[in-house]
Amino acid sequence: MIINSTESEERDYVQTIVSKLRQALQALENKIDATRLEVIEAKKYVWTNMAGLDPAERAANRVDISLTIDQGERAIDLQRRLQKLMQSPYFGRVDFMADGSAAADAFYIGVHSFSEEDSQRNMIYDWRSPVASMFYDYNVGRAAYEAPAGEVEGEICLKRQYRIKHGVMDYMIESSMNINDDVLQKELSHTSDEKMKNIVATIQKEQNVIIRNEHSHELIIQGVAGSGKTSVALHRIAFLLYRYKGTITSQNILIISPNKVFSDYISNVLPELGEEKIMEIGFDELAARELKGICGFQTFGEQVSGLTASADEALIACIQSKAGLSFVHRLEQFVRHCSETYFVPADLSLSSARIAKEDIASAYQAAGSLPVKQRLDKTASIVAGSARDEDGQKLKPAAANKIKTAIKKMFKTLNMISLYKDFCEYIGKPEWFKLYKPKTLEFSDVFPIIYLKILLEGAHGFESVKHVLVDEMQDYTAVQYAVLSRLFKCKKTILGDGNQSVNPYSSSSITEIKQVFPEADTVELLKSYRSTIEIIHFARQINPNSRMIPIERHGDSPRIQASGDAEGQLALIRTAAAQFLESEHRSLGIVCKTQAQAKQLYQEIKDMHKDVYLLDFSSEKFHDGILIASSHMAKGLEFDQVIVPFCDAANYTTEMDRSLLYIACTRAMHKLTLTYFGEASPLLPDRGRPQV
Ligand SMILES: Nc1ncnc2c1ncn2[C@@H]1O[C@H](COP(=O)(O)OP(=O)(O)OP(=O)(O)O)[C@@H](O)[C@H]1O
Repeated sequence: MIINSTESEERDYVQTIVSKLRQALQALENKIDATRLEVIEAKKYVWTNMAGLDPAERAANRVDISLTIDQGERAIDLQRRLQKLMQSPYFGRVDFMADGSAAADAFYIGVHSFSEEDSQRNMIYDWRSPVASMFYDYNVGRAAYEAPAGEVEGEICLKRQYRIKHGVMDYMIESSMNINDDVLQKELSHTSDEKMKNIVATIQKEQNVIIRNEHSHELIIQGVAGSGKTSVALHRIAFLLYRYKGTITSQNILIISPNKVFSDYISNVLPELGEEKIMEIGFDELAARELKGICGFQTFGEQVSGLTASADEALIACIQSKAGLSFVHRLEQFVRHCSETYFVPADLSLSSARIAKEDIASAYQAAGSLPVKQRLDKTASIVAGSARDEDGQKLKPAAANKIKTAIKKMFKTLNMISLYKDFCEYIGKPEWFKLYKPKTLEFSDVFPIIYLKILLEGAHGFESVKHVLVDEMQDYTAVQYAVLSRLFKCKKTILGDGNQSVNPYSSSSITEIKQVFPEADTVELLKSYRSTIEIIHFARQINPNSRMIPIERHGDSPRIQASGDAEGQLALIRTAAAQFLESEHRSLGIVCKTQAQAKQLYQEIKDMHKDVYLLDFSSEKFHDGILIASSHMAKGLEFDQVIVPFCDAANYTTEMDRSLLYIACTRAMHKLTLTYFGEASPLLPDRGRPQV
C-alpha cells in the first residue's frame, strides 16, 4: 500500500514526523536533566563520604560517575541530531518492493535516522544506510541494495525528493520530473554559504560510488575543478565512520590539507553530518614534526612565491629532478649503500671485556632486515648480551651501556644533514644541496631528508591513524608520497586535479602517484557543479586540457575589462567590488597571481568596506565578504563572484601562470571579471579582447 500518495498527505506527514520528533526531544531533554542531577548527586555522595569509603568503593563510584557522564554526552549528541531533524527531517523517499514481498515499503531518507521509542519502527533512514543507497543509484524501476545478509533485489515504485525548511515542506518533486537535475540546479544556484555545506540531498550516482567504496586500500580521485572531490571525500569519511562504527572513530582519521583557511572552510561538513571534526595537518606541519631538532626549512608557500616572482631556470631544473620517482629510488639505493658501508666494526676493549670486530660484524649482519637505527640498537644488544668478563660473567649494566655507545659510534654518521650531503655526492650532484638561508633547508630538500630519516630510523607516531585523506594531490612530489606510504600504512583517499597545480615543476600526475601506490584504484569525476556554463567554457579556453563538463546552469558571461593604466585598473576593480557589495551575493574573491600583488591590492581597497580581508599563509579563517588572496591560497575555496586582476601579458605568461589563472577563474560560482592594463595576457580567451 502506498502511504502519503498526494502532496497534501506528504505535507501532513511532515507535521506528524515533526511532532514525533518534538516528543522524542522532550523525553530526551528530561533524561538529560535527570542524568545531570544524578552526576551531581553521585559526586556529592563521594565527596561527603570520602573518609568512610575504602579505595575499591571510591574507584567503583568514580567509574559509575564517568559511565553516567558518557551516557549524558551520548544523549546530548542525540539531542543535537533530533534538533536538526526537526528543521528538516528528510530529503528523499524511495518505495521499494523487494522480490517476493507482497507490498512496497516506503523509506524516508534523512541526514540522521530516527525511530519511535515505543514501536522501534524506523521512520527516517540515515543517508548512509544500505537501503538509502538506492535513492542515489536508481530511478523508478529495477533496483538493488547491499544488505548485511546479501544483495536485495526488487522494484522502486516511487521516488521523491523534498525540501523541508524549519519543519515545513518547501517543495516536493516526483522522480518522473527528472528530480536530480531540478533539485540540483536549485541547490547550485544559491549564493554561497560561509562554509562548505553537506550535499546529502543531491549526491550524484558517480559520487555515491566513491563515497561507499569500502574495498580500495588507496582510492585516487582525479576530478575537474568543482566536481565535488572535497565534498565527496568528506562524505566518504562520514560514511566510513557510520559503516565501521566501533572500529573507527573521528580520532582515527587524518586529513592532510593545503592550509588552515581551507581546513576552516571545510570544517562544518562532518559536524553537519553528525560526526565530530577530524584531525588535520598540512605537509609543512608534518615536516616541522619530522625535522624537529634537525633544521629549519623553507615552506611550500615560500617556494611557490619565489617561483612565481622569478623563474630561475637552474633552480627549476633542480626542483624537477628532486620531485620524481627516480629520486625516491636513488634515496633508497643510497640507504642500502650506507647500511652496508657506513658501519665499520672495530675491536672493543673495555676494562672488563674484549670483543672482536668479527663478532660485532656478524651481529650487525644478523640484524640486517631492520632500518639502520634499529639495526645498530639490535647489534649493540646482541654484542652486549653475549659479552663476558674475565670471570665468564655477564657484563654489568654500566659496561653493557659503554659497548652500546661504542657500537653506535662505528656507524659513520646519523646526522641527517651530513647524510643528505653525502647522498648528493653519491649521485654525483654535490651542487644540489644548498641551504635556502642559514640553518634553513630549501623546500625541495625537505621531504628527501625526511624520507632518508624514515628509511634509516623507521616511521613512528601515527599508529592510531586508520584512514588518511590527502587533498590537492597534484601539488605533492613522489618523495612526499613515499613519505606518506611509510608513515601511514592505513587506507587512503587521495584527491586532486592535475590542471590545478600551483607548482607544475614538482607536481605529481596520477601515473606517478600510482607508482608509489601500485594497488590504488582510480576514479575520475568530470562534471563540474560549482560554476555556470559560461564560466566553465571560459576556463576551458584558458586550459584546453581541462575536461570539465558543466551542469546545465547559466549566468552572465565572464567579462574581461581593459584600462589604460594602473589607476584605471584599480578603478575597474573598485567598481566591480562596489557592485558586489550591492548584490545579494555573499562572497567575492579577488584572486591575484602572487601574494605580493594580493597584499598591495588589499592596501588599495581595504577602505571600501569593513569586511575586506587579506589571506596569507598565516591566515586561519575563511570569511564572507571581500577576500583577497593569491591563487595558491584560494585553491580549494569558492566564491559567488571572482575578480582576477592584473591579467596582462607580463604577469600571466608561463605554463605555471596558466595553471594559476585557471585556478583563479574556476573559484567563481556565478560571476567572473578579469582586469588588466597594457597588453593582454596571451593566455586569455580571444587574447583578452575586452568586452564592454
Ligand atoms: N552532488 C552535489 N550536489 C550539490 N552540490 C554539489 C554536488 N557536488 C558538488 N557540489 C558543490 O560543488 C562545489 C564544488 O565542490 P568541491 O569544492 O568539493 O569540488 P572540488 O572538486 O574539490 O573543487 P576544486 O578542485 O575546484 O577545489 C561545492 O559548492 C559543492 O557543494
